[in-house]
Amino acid sequence: MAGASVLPPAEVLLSKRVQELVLNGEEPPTPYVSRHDYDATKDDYSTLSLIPIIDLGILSNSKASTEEYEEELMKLKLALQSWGCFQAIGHGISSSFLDKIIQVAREFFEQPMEEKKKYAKTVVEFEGYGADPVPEEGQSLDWSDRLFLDVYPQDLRKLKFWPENPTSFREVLKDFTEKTKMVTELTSKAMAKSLNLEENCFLNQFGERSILQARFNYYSKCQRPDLILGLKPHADGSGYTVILQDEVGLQIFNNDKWHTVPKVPHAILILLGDQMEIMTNGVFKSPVHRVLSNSGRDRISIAMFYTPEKGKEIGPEDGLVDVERPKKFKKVKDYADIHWEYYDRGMRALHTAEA
Ligand SMILES: O=C(O)CCC(=O)C(=O)O
Ligand SMILES: [Fe+2]
Repeated sequence: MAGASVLPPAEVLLSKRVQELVLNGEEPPTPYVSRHDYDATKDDYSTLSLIPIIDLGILSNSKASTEEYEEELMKLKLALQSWGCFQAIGHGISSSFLDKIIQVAREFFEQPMEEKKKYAKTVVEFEGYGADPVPEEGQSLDWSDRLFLDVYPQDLRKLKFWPENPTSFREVLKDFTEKTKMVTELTSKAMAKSLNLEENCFLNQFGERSILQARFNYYSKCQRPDLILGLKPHADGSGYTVILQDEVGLQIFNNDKWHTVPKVPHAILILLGDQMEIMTNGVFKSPVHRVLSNSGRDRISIAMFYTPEKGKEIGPEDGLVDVERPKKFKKVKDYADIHWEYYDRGMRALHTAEA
Protein backbone atom coordinates (compact mmCIF):
# COMPACT_ATOMS: atom_id res chain seq x y z
CA MET A 1 0.00 0.00 0.00
CA ALA A 2 1.13 3.57 -0.47
CA GLY A 3 3.22 4.29 2.59
CA ALA A 4 2.76 8.07 2.73
CA SER A 5 2.82 9.37 6.28
CA VAL A 6 0.05 11.86 5.58
CA LEU A 7 -2.96 10.06 4.24
CA PRO A 8 -4.83 11.84 1.52
CA PRO A 9 -8.27 12.73 2.84
CA ALA A 10 -11.14 10.80 1.33
CA GLU A 11 -12.31 13.93 -0.50
CA VAL A 12 -9.06 14.03 -2.45
CA LEU A 13 -9.09 10.32 -3.20
CA LEU A 14 -12.72 10.37 -4.25
CA SER A 15 -12.13 13.19 -6.68
CA LYS A 16 -10.02 10.67 -8.59
CA ARG A 17 -11.56 7.56 -10.10
CA VAL A 18 -10.40 4.04 -9.25
CA GLN A 19 -10.06 3.46 -12.97
CA GLU A 20 -7.54 6.32 -13.07
CA LEU A 21 -5.47 4.79 -10.27
CA VAL A 22 -5.39 1.53 -12.20
CA LEU A 23 -4.50 3.16 -15.51
CA ASN A 24 -1.69 5.10 -13.80
CA GLY A 25 -0.43 1.88 -12.25
CA GLU A 26 -0.81 3.37 -8.76
CA GLU A 27 -0.97 1.14 -5.73
CA PRO A 28 -4.27 1.10 -3.87
CA PRO A 29 -4.10 3.85 -1.21
CA THR A 30 -4.65 2.72 2.38
CA PRO A 31 -8.23 4.05 2.78
CA TYR A 32 -9.32 1.39 0.32
CA VAL A 33 -8.18 -1.42 2.61
CA SER A 34 -11.30 -2.86 4.17
CA ARG A 35 -11.04 -6.60 4.08
CA HIS A 36 -9.93 -8.61 7.09
CA ASP A 37 -11.35 -12.08 6.42
CA TYR A 38 -9.17 -13.26 3.56
CA ASP A 39 -8.02 -16.85 3.91
CA ALA A 40 -5.30 -17.85 1.45
CA THR A 41 -6.10 -21.54 1.92
CA LYS A 42 -9.61 -21.08 0.53
CA ASP A 43 -10.92 -20.09 -2.84
CA ASP A 44 -13.06 -16.98 -2.39
CA TYR A 45 -15.49 -18.13 -5.01
CA SER A 46 -15.78 -21.72 -3.86
CA THR A 47 -19.01 -21.19 -1.95
CA LEU A 48 -21.09 -20.76 -5.08
CA SER A 49 -24.42 -20.50 -3.42
CA LEU A 50 -27.70 -22.27 -3.72
CA ILE A 51 -29.55 -19.00 -4.14
CA PRO A 52 -32.92 -20.13 -5.44
CA ILE A 53 -33.88 -19.64 -9.06
CA ILE A 54 -37.50 -18.60 -9.51
CA ASP A 55 -39.38 -18.63 -12.80
CA LEU A 56 -41.41 -15.41 -12.78
CA GLY A 57 -43.04 -16.59 -15.99
CA ILE A 58 -44.89 -19.24 -14.02
CA LEU A 59 -45.98 -16.63 -11.48
CA SER A 60 -47.06 -13.99 -13.98
CA ASN A 61 -50.52 -15.45 -14.34
CA SER A 62 -51.89 -14.78 -10.88
CA LYS A 63 -55.20 -16.48 -11.68
CA ALA A 64 -53.57 -19.79 -12.41
CA SER A 65 -53.68 -22.10 -9.46
CA THR A 66 -51.95 -25.05 -10.93
CA GLU A 67 -49.65 -27.24 -8.92
CA GLU A 68 -46.70 -25.72 -10.75
CA TYR A 69 -47.82 -22.21 -9.80
CA GLU A 70 -48.33 -23.06 -6.13
CA GLU A 71 -44.97 -24.78 -6.00
CA GLU A 72 -43.16 -21.79 -7.51
CA LEU A 73 -44.94 -19.44 -5.11
CA MET A 74 -43.80 -21.55 -2.16
CA LYS A 75 -40.23 -21.56 -3.51
CA LEU A 76 -40.37 -17.77 -3.75
CA LYS A 77 -41.53 -17.42 -0.16
CA LEU A 78 -38.86 -19.77 1.16
CA ALA A 79 -36.19 -17.95 -0.86
CA LEU A 80 -37.13 -14.57 0.60
CA GLN A 81 -37.41 -15.90 4.13
CA SER A 82 -34.07 -17.63 4.10
CA TRP A 83 -31.96 -15.64 1.62
CA GLY A 84 -33.77 -12.36 1.04
CA CYS A 85 -32.99 -12.74 -2.64
CA PHE A 86 -33.50 -14.94 -5.67
CA GLN A 87 -32.38 -15.23 -9.26
CA ALA A 88 -35.32 -14.50 -11.53
CA ILE A 89 -35.74 -16.21 -14.86
CA GLY A 90 -38.82 -15.94 -17.07
CA HIS A 91 -38.85 -12.22 -16.17
CA GLY A 92 -39.89 -11.10 -19.64
CA ILE A 93 -36.78 -9.09 -20.58
CA SER A 94 -35.10 -10.56 -23.64
CA SER A 95 -31.56 -11.91 -23.42
CA SER A 96 -30.49 -9.70 -26.30
CA PHE A 97 -31.70 -6.60 -24.48
CA LEU A 98 -29.86 -7.60 -21.29
CA ASP A 99 -26.68 -8.13 -23.31
CA LYS A 100 -27.22 -4.73 -24.89
CA ILE A 101 -27.51 -2.76 -21.65
CA ILE A 102 -24.43 -4.45 -20.18
CA GLN A 103 -22.57 -3.65 -23.40
CA VAL A 104 -23.68 -0.02 -23.35
CA ALA A 105 -22.57 0.28 -19.71
CA ARG A 106 -19.19 -1.24 -20.58
CA GLU A 107 -18.77 1.15 -23.51
CA PHE A 108 -19.50 4.07 -21.20
CA PHE A 109 -16.84 3.07 -18.67
CA GLU A 110 -14.28 2.22 -21.35
CA GLN A 111 -14.31 5.77 -22.70
CA PRO A 112 -11.53 8.24 -21.90
CA MET A 113 -11.79 9.90 -18.51
CA GLU A 114 -12.52 13.34 -19.95
CA GLU A 115 -15.66 12.03 -21.67
CA LYS A 116 -16.96 10.42 -18.47
CA LYS A 117 -16.12 13.47 -16.40
CA LYS A 118 -18.67 15.48 -18.37
CA TYR A 119 -21.17 13.72 -16.11
CA ALA A 120 -19.10 13.96 -12.94
CA LYS A 121 -20.74 14.52 -9.58
CA THR A 122 -19.10 16.34 -6.70
CA VAL A 123 -17.90 14.28 -3.74
CA VAL A 124 -21.01 15.16 -1.73
CA GLU A 125 -23.66 14.49 -4.38
CA PHE A 126 -25.38 11.24 -5.25
CA GLU A 127 -26.24 11.66 -8.86
CA GLY A 128 -23.74 11.47 -11.68
CA TYR A 129 -20.43 9.77 -12.40
CA GLY A 130 -18.01 9.17 -9.54
CA ALA A 131 -18.04 7.34 -6.22
CA ASP A 132 -20.42 7.25 -3.28
CA PRO A 133 -20.50 10.51 -1.32
CA VAL A 134 -17.61 10.89 1.12
CA PRO A 135 -18.20 8.63 4.12
CA GLU A 136 -17.39 9.52 7.70
CA GLU A 137 -13.76 9.60 8.68
CA GLY A 138 -12.31 6.16 9.22
CA GLN A 139 -14.71 4.40 6.83
CA SER A 140 -13.06 2.55 4.00
CA LEU A 141 -13.59 3.32 0.32
CA ASP A 142 -14.88 0.99 -2.40
CA TRP A 143 -12.81 -0.22 -5.33
CA SER A 144 -15.42 0.87 -7.85
CA ASP A 145 -16.63 3.67 -10.06
CA ARG A 146 -20.28 4.32 -10.65
CA LEU A 147 -22.82 6.27 -12.57
CA PHE A 148 -25.89 6.94 -10.47
CA LEU A 149 -29.09 8.24 -12.10
CA ASP A 150 -32.66 8.89 -11.04
CA VAL A 151 -34.70 7.22 -13.77
CA TYR A 152 -38.30 7.21 -12.52
CA PRO A 153 -40.64 9.11 -12.13
CA GLN A 154 -39.59 10.67 -15.39
CA ASP A 155 -39.86 14.28 -14.18
CA LEU A 156 -37.04 13.55 -11.70
CA ARG A 157 -34.55 12.74 -14.48
CA LYS A 158 -31.61 15.12 -14.66
CA LEU A 159 -30.49 14.65 -18.21
CA LYS A 160 -27.27 16.58 -17.67
CA PHE A 161 -26.01 13.43 -15.96
CA TRP A 162 -27.24 11.06 -18.71
CA PRO A 163 -24.38 10.12 -21.05
CA GLU A 164 -24.69 11.07 -24.69
CA ASN A 165 -22.01 8.54 -25.52
CA PRO A 166 -22.37 5.76 -26.38
CA THR A 167 -25.12 7.27 -28.49
CA SER A 168 -27.67 4.60 -27.60
CA PHE A 169 -27.15 5.02 -23.84
CA ARG A 170 -30.18 7.17 -23.09
CA GLU A 171 -32.61 5.18 -25.21
CA VAL A 172 -31.44 1.87 -23.79
CA LEU A 173 -31.74 3.15 -20.23
CA LYS A 174 -35.24 4.51 -20.86
CA ASP A 175 -36.23 1.11 -22.23
CA PHE A 176 -34.62 -0.70 -19.35
CA THR A 177 -36.50 1.50 -16.89
CA GLU A 178 -39.82 0.49 -18.48
CA LYS A 179 -38.87 -3.15 -18.46
CA THR A 180 -37.66 -3.01 -14.86
CA LYS A 181 -40.96 -1.42 -13.84
CA MET A 182 -42.76 -4.39 -15.33
CA VAL A 183 -40.53 -6.78 -13.43
CA THR A 184 -41.15 -4.93 -10.16
CA GLU A 185 -44.88 -5.07 -10.70
CA LEU A 186 -44.77 -8.78 -11.33
CA THR A 187 -42.44 -9.37 -8.40
CA SER A 188 -44.41 -7.23 -5.94
CA LYS A 189 -47.60 -9.11 -6.80
CA ALA A 190 -45.95 -12.52 -6.54
CA MET A 191 -44.42 -11.64 -3.17
CA ALA A 192 -47.83 -10.57 -1.86
CA LYS A 193 -49.50 -13.76 -3.12
CA SER A 194 -46.81 -15.91 -1.57
CA LEU A 195 -47.75 -14.42 1.82
CA ASN A 196 -51.49 -14.80 1.24
CA LEU A 197 -51.91 -11.05 1.01
CA GLU A 198 -53.95 -9.01 -1.45
CA GLU A 199 -51.81 -8.94 -4.59
CA ASN A 200 -51.56 -5.14 -4.85
CA CYS A 201 -50.68 -4.48 -1.22
CA PHE A 202 -46.96 -3.87 -1.77
CA LEU A 203 -47.55 -1.92 -4.97
CA ASN A 204 -49.90 0.32 -2.97
CA GLN A 205 -47.26 0.86 -0.31
CA PHE A 206 -44.67 1.78 -2.94
CA GLY A 207 -47.18 4.27 -4.35
CA GLU A 208 -47.91 5.72 -7.78
CA ARG A 209 -44.69 7.69 -7.82
CA SER A 210 -42.48 4.87 -6.61
CA ILE A 211 -38.85 5.58 -7.37
CA LEU A 212 -36.35 3.80 -9.59
CA GLN A 213 -32.68 4.73 -9.46
CA ALA A 214 -30.05 3.14 -11.67
CA ARG A 215 -26.54 2.53 -10.45
CA PHE A 216 -24.05 1.38 -13.06
CA ASN A 217 -21.10 -0.10 -11.21
CA TYR A 218 -17.66 -0.63 -12.72
CA TYR A 219 -15.25 -2.69 -10.63
CA SER A 220 -11.73 -2.30 -11.97
CA LYS A 221 -9.22 -5.12 -11.66
CA CYS A 222 -7.45 -4.91 -8.33
CA GLN A 223 -3.97 -6.12 -7.39
CA ARG A 224 -4.98 -6.82 -3.80
CA PRO A 225 -8.29 -8.70 -3.68
CA ASP A 226 -7.11 -10.06 -0.33
CA LEU A 227 -7.33 -6.58 1.22
CA ILE A 228 -9.72 -4.58 -0.89
CA LEU A 229 -13.43 -4.94 -1.59
CA GLY A 230 -15.33 -3.78 -4.65
CA LEU A 231 -18.15 -2.77 -2.35
CA LYS A 232 -18.20 -2.99 1.43
CA PRO A 233 -20.76 -5.11 3.30
CA HIS A 234 -24.16 -3.43 3.49
CA ALA A 235 -27.87 -4.00 3.19
CA ASP A 236 -29.85 -1.91 0.72
CA GLY A 237 -32.11 0.91 1.90
CA SER A 238 -34.46 0.35 -1.02
CA GLY A 239 -37.69 -1.56 -1.09
CA TYR A 240 -35.81 -4.00 -3.23
CA THR A 241 -33.09 -3.96 -5.85
CA VAL A 242 -32.95 -5.53 -9.31
CA ILE A 243 -29.37 -6.47 -10.24
CA LEU A 244 -27.66 -7.55 -13.45
CA GLN A 245 -24.07 -8.76 -13.37
CA ASP A 246 -21.66 -9.71 -16.13
CA GLU A 247 -19.27 -11.59 -13.82
CA VAL A 248 -19.35 -13.17 -10.40
CA GLY A 249 -18.27 -11.04 -7.44
CA LEU A 250 -21.42 -10.32 -5.47
CA GLN A 251 -21.70 -12.25 -2.20
CA ILE A 252 -24.61 -12.67 0.19
CA PHE A 253 -24.08 -13.21 3.90
CA ASN A 254 -26.21 -16.08 5.17
CA ASN A 255 -25.80 -18.63 7.97
CA ASP A 256 -22.53 -17.01 9.06
CA LYS A 257 -20.92 -17.39 5.65
CA TRP A 258 -20.40 -15.42 2.47
CA HIS A 259 -22.03 -17.05 -0.56
CA THR A 260 -21.12 -16.05 -4.10
CA VAL A 261 -24.04 -15.34 -6.40
CA PRO A 262 -23.42 -17.59 -9.39
CA LYS A 263 -23.62 -16.36 -12.94
CA VAL A 264 -26.90 -17.68 -14.34
CA PRO A 265 -27.03 -16.40 -17.91
CA HIS A 266 -29.69 -13.70 -18.34
CA ALA A 267 -31.14 -14.17 -14.89
CA ILE A 268 -31.83 -11.05 -12.84
CA LEU A 269 -31.07 -11.02 -9.14
CA ILE A 270 -33.88 -9.62 -7.00
CA LEU A 271 -32.48 -8.61 -3.63
CA LEU A 272 -34.66 -7.25 -0.86
CA GLY A 273 -33.82 -3.98 0.85
CA ASP A 274 -34.71 -2.93 4.39
CA GLN A 275 -38.07 -1.48 3.38
CA MET A 276 -39.40 -4.88 2.26
CA GLU A 277 -38.25 -6.34 5.56
CA ILE A 278 -40.30 -3.60 7.26
CA MET A 279 -43.38 -4.11 5.06
CA THR A 280 -43.32 -7.86 5.65
CA ASN A 281 -42.93 -7.36 9.42
CA GLY A 282 -39.61 -9.16 9.29
CA VAL A 283 -40.93 -12.28 7.53
CA PHE A 284 -38.70 -11.55 4.52
CA LYS A 285 -35.06 -10.62 5.03
CA SER A 286 -32.94 -7.77 3.71
CA PRO A 287 -29.60 -9.54 3.30
CA VAL A 288 -26.16 -8.11 3.95
CA HIS A 289 -24.09 -8.34 0.79
CA ARG A 290 -20.71 -7.20 -0.56
CA VAL A 291 -18.68 -7.32 -3.77
CA LEU A 292 -15.20 -8.86 -3.98
CA SER A 293 -12.49 -7.30 -6.08
CA ASN A 294 -10.65 -9.41 -8.59
CA SER A 295 -7.10 -9.30 -9.92
CA GLY A 296 -7.91 -11.14 -13.13
CA ARG A 297 -10.87 -9.30 -14.59
CA ASP A 298 -13.09 -6.28 -14.24
CA ARG A 299 -16.81 -6.47 -13.59
CA ILE A 300 -19.93 -4.52 -14.53
CA SER A 301 -23.18 -4.58 -12.63
CA ILE A 302 -26.34 -2.58 -12.96
CA ALA A 303 -28.45 -2.14 -9.84
CA MET A 304 -31.95 -0.66 -10.08
CA PHE A 305 -33.13 0.50 -6.66
CA TYR A 306 -36.89 0.35 -6.32
CA THR A 307 -38.08 2.52 -3.45
CA PRO A 308 -41.42 3.79 -2.14
CA GLU A 309 -42.52 7.23 -3.27
CA LYS A 310 -41.10 10.27 -1.45
CA GLY A 311 -42.93 11.23 1.71
CA LYS A 312 -45.05 8.07 1.72
CA GLU A 313 -45.50 6.23 4.97
CA ILE A 314 -44.86 2.49 4.82
CA GLY A 315 -45.17 -0.15 7.49
CA PRO A 316 -45.87 -3.80 8.23
CA GLU A 317 -48.83 -5.27 6.36
CA ASP A 318 -51.73 -5.90 8.77
CA GLY A 319 -52.05 -9.47 7.49
CA LEU A 320 -48.56 -10.21 8.81
CA VAL A 321 -49.18 -8.98 12.33
CA ASP A 322 -50.87 -11.15 14.96
CA VAL A 323 -50.40 -12.26 18.56
CA GLU A 324 -47.73 -14.71 17.63
CA ARG A 325 -45.96 -12.20 15.45
CA PRO A 326 -46.43 -8.77 17.00
CA LYS A 327 -45.59 -5.64 15.08
CA LYS A 328 -41.82 -5.60 14.75
CA PHE A 329 -41.53 -2.29 12.92
CA LYS A 330 -43.27 1.06 13.13
CA LYS A 331 -44.44 3.16 10.21
CA VAL A 332 -41.63 5.07 8.54
CA LYS A 333 -41.26 7.45 5.63
CA ASP A 334 -38.26 8.37 3.50
CA TYR A 335 -36.36 5.53 5.15
CA ALA A 336 -33.74 5.66 2.38
CA ASP A 337 -32.50 9.01 3.76
CA ILE A 338 -31.98 7.50 7.22
CA HIS A 339 -30.33 4.50 5.60
CA TRP A 340 -27.69 6.74 3.96
CA GLU A 341 -26.94 8.60 7.19
CA TYR A 342 -26.06 5.31 8.81
CA TYR A 343 -24.37 3.86 5.72
CA ASP A 344 -21.84 6.70 5.81
CA ARG A 345 -20.87 5.54 9.28
CA GLY A 346 -20.64 1.90 8.19
CA MET A 347 -23.84 0.98 10.04
CA ARG A 348 -27.29 -0.38 9.27
CA ALA A 349 -30.36 1.74 9.94
CA LEU A 350 -32.98 -0.98 10.30
CA HIS A 351 -33.06 -0.76 14.11
CA THR A 352 -34.32 2.83 13.84
CA ALA A 353 -37.55 1.42 12.38
CA GLU A 354 -38.13 -1.10 15.16
CA ALA A 355 -41.42 -0.79 17.03
O1 LIG B 1 -22.43 -4.98 -7.92
C1 LIG B 1 -23.29 -5.69 -7.44
O2 LIG B 1 -23.52 -6.83 -7.84
C2 LIG B 1 -24.13 -5.23 -6.28
C3 LIG B 1 -24.19 -3.76 -6.12
C4 LIG B 1 -24.86 -3.35 -4.84
O3 LIG B 1 -24.98 -4.09 -3.91
C5 LIG B 1 -25.36 -1.99 -4.72
O4 LIG B 1 -25.12 -1.18 -5.65
O5 LIG B 1 -26.00 -1.69 -3.67
FE1 LIG C 1 -26.39 -3.31 -2.43
